[in-house]
Amino acid sequence: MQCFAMGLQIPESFGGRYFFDKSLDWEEHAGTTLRFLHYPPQNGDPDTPLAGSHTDYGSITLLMQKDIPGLEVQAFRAQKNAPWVAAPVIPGTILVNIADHLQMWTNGLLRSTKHRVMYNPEQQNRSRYSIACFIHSNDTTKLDPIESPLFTKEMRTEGVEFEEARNMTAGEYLDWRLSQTYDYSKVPEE
Ligand SMILES: O=C(O)CCC(=O)C(=O)O
Ligand SMILES: [Fe+2]
Repeated sequence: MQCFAMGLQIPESFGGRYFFDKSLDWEEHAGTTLRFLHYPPQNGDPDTPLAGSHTDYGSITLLMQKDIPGLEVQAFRAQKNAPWVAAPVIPGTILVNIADHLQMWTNGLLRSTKHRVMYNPEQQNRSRYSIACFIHSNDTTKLDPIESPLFTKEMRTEGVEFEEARNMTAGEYLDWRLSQTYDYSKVPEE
């Protein structure tokens, strides 16, 4: 996150390269999650994604993939029908995805990468394994645009996607996205 803070030229008076550190205090609660994923061998429809198109809910995601490719990212997603681009497995590397907090903090200058996992017919007898570490800021962190000479704080169309979240904290935003993704009201009470 220090690299992002430097790239965004956050003024020294706001913390400069250490800007994000204060909202990554390990003693405070955050939605940071480590997820171990196993996609069993498939012989299904190659056009049906193994994980549907989505953006991640935190600030960045660190993704480790093993052997079997399948991740695709949407390039130039401001365009309609933007193409999907395969993100190959590069041994020994960690893939960094920009997620929703960074899009909101930068008022749309950085885009939360839309991605999905597709079935690879050539690998149909093998499992895909990946590990995703979703980095979230502390629950109390505000998500409105941060101080940077690279963008203004006025609402821009690119940032509008998450307009409803403008005044939310990271913790409220996670609850909101989870409640949209999973309809808890359908879970029968014990
Ligand atoms: O398995 C992968 O490569 C990606 C998984 C993913 O995007 C997610 O769990 O949010
Ligand atoms: Fe994801």
